[in-house]
Amino acid sequence: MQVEETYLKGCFVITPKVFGDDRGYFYESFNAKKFEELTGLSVNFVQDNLSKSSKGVLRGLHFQTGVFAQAKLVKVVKGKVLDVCVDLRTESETFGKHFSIVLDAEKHQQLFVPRGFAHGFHVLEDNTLFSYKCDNFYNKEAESGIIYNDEQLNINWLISEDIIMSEKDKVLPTLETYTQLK
Ligand SMILES: Cc1cn([C@H]2C[C@H](O)[C@@H](COP(=O)(O)OP(=O)(O)O[C@H]3O[C@@H](C)C(=O)[C@@H](O)[C@H]3O)O2)c(=O)[nH]c1=O
Repeated sequence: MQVEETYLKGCFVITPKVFGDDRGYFYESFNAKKFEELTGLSVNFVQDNLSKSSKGVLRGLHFQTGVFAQAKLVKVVKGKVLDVCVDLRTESETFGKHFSIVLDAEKHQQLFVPRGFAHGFHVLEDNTLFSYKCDNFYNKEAESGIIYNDEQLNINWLISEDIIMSEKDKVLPTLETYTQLK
């Protein structure tokens, strides 16, 4: 398992060691001890989520507020996405900056998104299965988000055709509006 910190402090790309043989492959998709050793973080994951999406689906940018904030360890089990996280930690030097990475079921890479970030992904292949661990439970009242195409964030989502979004995600505020309303 290899862990690399991105330019956003506390946000890591994790590449597992994959053992291939004539049956297929095996890898540890999460190991608390190694995760702690390599990131220096002690995270208590309490909820696992799995979503299936068609090509062109865009989910995000989401986060939960206050004490309901969630760190997420995300990966693709089948298919491919462009995964994006945005630093919303007001005290951070990289506030408003984002990191993006293509995650797929071939390389098996994972992204650790710390608390205080917004997260989203654009699905690049049909029938993509996206799996993630969270260190805090889902709380409907604490759900919040930023609109994916906020000009200030300037994210290249690798969009080449029509995207499919939830009605909820289409009306999310910009970062500026969100910050003013807070
Ligand atoms: C996220 C979530 C949703 N739900 C329910 C609420 C709703 O009826 C249904 C679908 O929810 P959503 O439309 O919010 O699902 P989705 O748009 O996939 O939301 C997810 O997006 C990605 C980008 C994230 O980072 C996640 O944390 C989460 O916010 O599932 C739960 O029961 N538990 C959960 O943890």
